[in-house]
Amino acid sequence: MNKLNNNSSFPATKIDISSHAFSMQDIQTLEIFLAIAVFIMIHSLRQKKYHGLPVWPIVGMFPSLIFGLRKNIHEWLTTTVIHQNGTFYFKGPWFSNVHGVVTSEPRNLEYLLKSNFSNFPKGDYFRNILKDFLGDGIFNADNDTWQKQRKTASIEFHSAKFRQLTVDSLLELVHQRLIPVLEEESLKKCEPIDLQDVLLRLTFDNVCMIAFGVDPGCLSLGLSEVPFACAFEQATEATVLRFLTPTCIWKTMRYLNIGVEKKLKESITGVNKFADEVIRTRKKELALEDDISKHKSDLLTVFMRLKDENGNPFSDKFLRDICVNFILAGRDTSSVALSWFFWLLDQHPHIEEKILEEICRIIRERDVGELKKGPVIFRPEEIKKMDFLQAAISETLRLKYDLIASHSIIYVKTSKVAEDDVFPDGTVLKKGTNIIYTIYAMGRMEAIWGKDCREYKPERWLKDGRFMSESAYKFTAFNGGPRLCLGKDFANYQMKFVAASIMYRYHVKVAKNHPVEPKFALTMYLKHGLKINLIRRDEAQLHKYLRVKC
Ligand code: HEM
Repeated sequence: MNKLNNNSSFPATKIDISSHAFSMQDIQTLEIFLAIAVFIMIHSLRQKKYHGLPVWPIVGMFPSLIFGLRKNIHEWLTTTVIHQNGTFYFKGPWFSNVHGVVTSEPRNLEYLLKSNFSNFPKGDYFRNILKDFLGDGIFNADNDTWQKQRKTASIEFHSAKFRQLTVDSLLELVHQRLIPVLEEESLKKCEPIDLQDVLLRLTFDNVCMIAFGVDPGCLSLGLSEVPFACAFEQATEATVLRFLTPTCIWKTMRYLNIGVEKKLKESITGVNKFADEVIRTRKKELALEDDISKHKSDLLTVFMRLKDENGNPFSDKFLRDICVNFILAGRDTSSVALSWFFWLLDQHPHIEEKILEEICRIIRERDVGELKKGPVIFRPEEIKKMDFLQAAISETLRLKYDLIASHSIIYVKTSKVAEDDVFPDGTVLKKGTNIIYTIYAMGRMEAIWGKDCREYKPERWLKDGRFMSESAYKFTAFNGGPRLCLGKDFANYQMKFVAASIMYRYHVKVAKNHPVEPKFALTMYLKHGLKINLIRRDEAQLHKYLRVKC
């Protein structure tokens, strides 16, 4: 040491102190780190053997979930569930409620959604998160409260009057608002527009017309902000954050009225203010009993004319909950699906070509004179005949759709076991277990869709050129059993009508280098929207398909 000190250009005392400190502290620290590393290694190796995902003390499988959330949660969940042959047990932190069986096995889904439906209610976790915003509306209700709304709404959704309302309101929105907005945007040749935003405005206005019987006017030239729509959007986004926040934390924030909970409260107040005003006005209109009010067939009017089990009219709060729930159900589902549809078409030009051929073949059945008369407006019976378009939209939903429903922290749909049970695949379910199923993963399972499951292939839905629907327990985008999406037929009609009306007039080109990734929201939005340029189809191009002489 002395020799070293003598030869060194550094002062001897300094070297002595630092090397002593190094050996004392660092060996201890190293020992601790080494012990932790060995523990982690042994622990993860042991856990992997049983569950596929490491289970840590206190936090359970949460680190793996955080890892998944940082990357692409949909793909992470898909890989995990496939690796586990369709079903696995997810264990969250001990202080949370995030535990449960994750499944993507169609037999289990059929059992849960249909065969033993009554044993799988939505449960408190999901209901508590959504209660402030959705109250006791259909999405958030179980048992009698759900059944009462479902029955009435179901009769209404299948009535001729209501169907006419949906057809008329959509026709008006597409031809008087959507096409003029797109036309204006197409003239600004270089600037791309966000098609997702435009479609969200369209479906928001449309579902408000159906639920409330009023048009908030979100989709209009200039695309200005509408306070009710903004409040609705903010309330939805703030509610979704509760899925990512431990219950005790968001409840404390709500109590103290701070942060995102304060924003949520303010936006819910905005939504309620609008709804209460509509309800007040409608009551006055109905009291007049004039011709206009007699012919109204929106959901609010229908429920206002009914009485509860005691013969009393429904309370304003109950009426508000019903409408808000329907708006949530129909606000972004179809528009987000349509946005992914146009993105997929951009990637698969031969599919766009086939759809255009089909649309023009159907129009060709009209009189030549009629075709030359004015703008083409598709009729319901023509939309019905568009099998290839229906197949391309269903294929989009299979590959690009996911939804947070019921109580869960991830893009999934869940229920809670009411009594001990066993899934058809042998998974034992203790009373109170959360059941989580992932719509996105189910669309990508080789076991369900075959080796080409990741390819966009509308043809898989066609038999002899006709569209064939799939079992609701394999294709779960619209749910199945007694809680099958009430708006399924309407949504399909809406998506086909909008897609055909746009495609007939424009080629939709996704802007160069536009980033595309999913967003963590109630429905699987495109995180950065869908920036597109519209290229007007010229007559020569259309005539190629229409084969008519000008
Ligand atoms: C692409 C479009 C759509 C998709 C993929 C879709 C999907 C779904 C799914 C998965 C559920 C089950 C949610 C749950 O139980 O937690 C559901 C329920 C529901 N949907 Fe849709 N939906 C769409 C469009 C619509 C539209 C446009 C409306 C209304 C105008 C609507 C109305 C409803 C209602 C009322 C429920 C609740 C049914 C109940 O709980 O009994 N949906 N939908």
